[in-house]
Amino acid sequence: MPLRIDVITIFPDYFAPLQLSLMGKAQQSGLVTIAIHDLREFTSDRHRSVDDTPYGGGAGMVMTPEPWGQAIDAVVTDQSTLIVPTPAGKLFSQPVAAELAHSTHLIFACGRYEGIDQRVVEYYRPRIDVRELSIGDYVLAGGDVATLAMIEASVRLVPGVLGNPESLVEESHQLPGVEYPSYTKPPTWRGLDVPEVLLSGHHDQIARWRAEQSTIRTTHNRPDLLPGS
Ligand SMILES: Nc1nc2cc(Br)ccc2s1
Repeated sequence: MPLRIDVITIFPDYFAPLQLSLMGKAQQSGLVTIAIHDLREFTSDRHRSVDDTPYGGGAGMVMTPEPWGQAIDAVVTDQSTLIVPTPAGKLFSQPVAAELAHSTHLIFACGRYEGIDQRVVEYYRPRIDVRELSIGDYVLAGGDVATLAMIEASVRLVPGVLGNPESLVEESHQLPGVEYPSYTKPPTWRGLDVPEVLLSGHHDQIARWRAEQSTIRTTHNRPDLLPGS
């Protein structure tokens, strides 16, 4: 059963990259089907409006609930998971990507402006799995880029999508922390040599060096990922 993904957005063109490379191949292989829907197709006024001023005042505009209700109703089933990208959401992560990769149907609601009227989440929450997710502690101009990132991170974990599942095995055995640095040919480049141990053929020494490099890098770049932190 392929993973079905429906994306609802006011900027369908943002999702053209999903036709390329690994994501494009995943769709051609039939492992994943991705459909992009223009929210404005679900409006009913002459101006095809999707936003209005916020109750309670404040800057910016809020996306009105009805077009979202119409758009989500057009694709939802009892197997759907509705994902709402928002800076206020739980943090998306590799474990969440793995969960989404094993879903049946994902609906991404890409908000803009100050976000979507909260009643959309409130309406669907009793009916289907609803997840408000953020991709990091920074604010984008909309949920579209966050959705692209979450789709790519999840779809690559769908069994059969990655040509070489070995790389997933390595990832899953990744020590807590960040990955070691990688090198390839030439052995010397602009006077810089590849670390000798990597050319030695001593696999135990190479594994030890890589573990050390991972720890050094994690300590420097991501001490929050160190064990016991
Ligand atoms: N980090 C994130 N920023 C945003 C902004 C908007 Br507007 C909608 C969704 C997201 S997710």
